[in-house]
Amino acid sequence: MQSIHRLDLLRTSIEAWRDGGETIALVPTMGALHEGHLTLVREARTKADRVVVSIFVNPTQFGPNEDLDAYPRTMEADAKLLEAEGVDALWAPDAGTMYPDGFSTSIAVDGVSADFCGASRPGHFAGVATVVCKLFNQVQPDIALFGEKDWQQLAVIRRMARDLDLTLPDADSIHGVPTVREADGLALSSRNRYLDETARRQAAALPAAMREAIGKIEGGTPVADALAELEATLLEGGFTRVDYAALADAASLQRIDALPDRPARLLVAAHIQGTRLIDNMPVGPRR
Ligand SMILES: Nc1ncnc2c1ncn2[C@@H]1O[C@H](COP(=O)(O)OP(=O)(O)OP(=O)(O)O)[C@@H](O)[C@H]1O
Ligand SMILES: CC(C)(CO)[C@@H](O)C(=O)[O-]
Ligand code: BAL
Repeated sequence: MQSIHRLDLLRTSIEAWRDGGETIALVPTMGALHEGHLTLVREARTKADRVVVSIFVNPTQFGPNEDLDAYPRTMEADAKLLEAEGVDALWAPDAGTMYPDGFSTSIAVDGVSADFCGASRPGHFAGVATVVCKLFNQVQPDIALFGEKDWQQLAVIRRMARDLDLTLPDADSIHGVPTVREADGLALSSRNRYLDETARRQAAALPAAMREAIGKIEGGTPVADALAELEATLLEGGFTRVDYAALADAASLQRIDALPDRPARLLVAAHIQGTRLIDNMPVGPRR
């Protein structure tokens, strides 16, 4: 595996692969890799000849009081994991490469960005869209893979790619991978490592309460009641704040208060022991 830190060297590798007629998959990450990331990598290997994984802790997607400084940085261990997975290139640019002096551009994706994490983390999705657009331009992949754990992020990136002609409109080139979970149901996340043993055990209440709420909604309980019970369960179970717990149209991310015929999603962000966890699950049609 090549570890690449300079854009000109990345371009040289990309051009050589292209000249050889090979296809390229990109897996963007912020490092601190776990089985969720490695699942994306394994799927990427089945979809393209070459796999590039980027690791960049992107400052512009963190708010002023968020965990940019504390975010785990484990580059050496990450590189070993990626090497073992047969990744072709680790693209690890520094902040100066991504944001050269005078950097003045930002991509705002309206609509899908507005609610949920967009509301509780102002500026977050502009930071994500801008850095992902740059990564796409740098790597020029045939396919890019993202986790469904960050459901709204996936919707924002799909919208941006379609709006800015970054991919062909009908191709599955922004590929979503189902959330990988621990045995107790908690979605794998780099931020889980902030939790002590007690908070980690309590955190499993999040997916459990979500499954319970989905059962109620699918069984006919009014959505508002099921969501209020979900929030109360979390606050009784060790969570200190719920940023949102909502039912939304799975594609447009518009809030809905009753089950539609189209696919819907239950989305939650909640804080435990100072750590903000997010999760989402599909909600089926009313029984
Ligand atoms: N449990 C998971 N299952 C599937 N994909 C995941 C999972 N966790 C992260 N990913 C995906 O990996 C990619 C990189 O995510 P990132 O590096 O931010 O890791 P993370 O674990 O989501 O970290 P964070 O704690 O910042 O949420 C994203 O596309 C993300 O959706
Ligand atoms: C897509 C991403 C790598 C952009 O920094 C990040 O938001 C993430 O890891 O999900
Ligand atoms: N996986 C999403 C990155 C973030 O929370 O900033």
